[in-house]
Amino acid sequence: MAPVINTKVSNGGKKRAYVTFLAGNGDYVKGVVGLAKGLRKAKSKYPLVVAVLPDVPVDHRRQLLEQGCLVNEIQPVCPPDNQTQFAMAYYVLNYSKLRIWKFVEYSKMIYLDGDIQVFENIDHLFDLPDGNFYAVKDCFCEKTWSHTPQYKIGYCQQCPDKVTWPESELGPKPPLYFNAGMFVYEPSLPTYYNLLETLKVVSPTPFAEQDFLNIYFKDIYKPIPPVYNLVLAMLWRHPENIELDKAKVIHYCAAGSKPWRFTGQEENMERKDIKMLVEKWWDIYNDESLDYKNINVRSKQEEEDVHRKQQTTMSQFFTDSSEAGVFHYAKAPSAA
Ligand SMILES: O=c1ccn([C@@H]2O[C@H](COP(=O)(O)OP(=O)(O)O)[C@@H](O)[C@H]2O)c(=O)[nH]1
Ligand SMILES: OC[C@H]1O[C@H](O[C@@H]2[C@@H](O)[C@H](O)[C@@H](O)[C@H](O)[C@@H]2O)[C@H](O)[C@@H](O)[C@H]1O
Ligand SMILES: [Mn+2]
Repeated sequence: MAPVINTKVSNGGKKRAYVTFLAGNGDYVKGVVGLAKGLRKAKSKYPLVVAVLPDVPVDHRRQLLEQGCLVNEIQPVCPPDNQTQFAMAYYVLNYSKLRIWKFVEYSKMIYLDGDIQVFENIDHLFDLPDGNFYAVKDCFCEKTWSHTPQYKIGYCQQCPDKVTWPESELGPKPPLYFNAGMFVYEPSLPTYYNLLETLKVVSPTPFAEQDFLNIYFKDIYKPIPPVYNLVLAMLWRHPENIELDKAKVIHYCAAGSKPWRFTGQEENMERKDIKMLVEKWWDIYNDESLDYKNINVRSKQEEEDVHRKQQTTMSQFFTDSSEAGVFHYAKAPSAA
């Protein structure tokens, strides 16, 4: 039986919120505005906090405030000096994501990259049992992974039986690895300070903070179904693992797939499903009825309908996940 759902917006006085990260004066602000509007369309009952680096211009911060976001300025986090070739040069920026562990006015947060869109309500994830780090498994098949032994032998955790991991040559199979574009976590000052201390002694690697977070949280990482973070490459790398019409969260992380920069020229960007997903993103971004200033107070009945649906979804989530062996959770002790 799934744990009792806590539908209060706060959890014993502490609050819950979505959080994203914005750096620079470029076009990622469009991604964050789109995310804010998507969460509103999905009738999420929690706010979106945006952790902004100091280089985010006032005009971009104004846009975010006008969309009802809570803007928190953070300082950059720099990894130790290194000669690492990051998979993308700008990934060095992403270490600053670690500052979100300092947002301890919140008991639980769901981190979402700015290139993510939420098409269906996922508020029920806030009720996942505390003490774990929840995220979706990544895929090792894109060229961005060509530096790794997995890629070289064609091994991917999405299809672990396709190529057997050669333990005798390469040692133990790599632990489950998550995509750090979306995760459910609990802000904590001790964890925050320990993350920063640990970062000083861990050599940077090509996927920057994503690699680091996978090392740091490997003992409490619990995989959740791909519907909560559909990494686009899965569509052509592991279509057998995907039911696109069931995806609640789409992560526009494949090369050339950022909707606000979409040209359709890059590899796989000519696909019909990609063009449909980019169009779906623009439909929300351009929908003025979703602008914060145009939102009427939602009817009480509508609010209750959304919460009731979350209860069912959460029960179904635990049923699906335990059936799929995705993770086992300690059942809440019975009151009797
Ligand atoms: O110039 C940038 C690059 C990245 N980001 C933020 O960092 C996240 C991670 O980068 P990205 O999503 O591009 O990485 P990917 O998931 O595509 O590998 C983005 O979603 C944004 O939230 C940003 O704000 N400005
Ligand atoms: O800084 C490292 C980034 O690494 C991740 O992106 C990658 C990863 O998903 C690869 O597996 C894909 O092949 C690649 O396309 C994609 O960009 C996160 O999405 C992002 O938030 C951030 O942590
Ligand atoms: Mn991303």
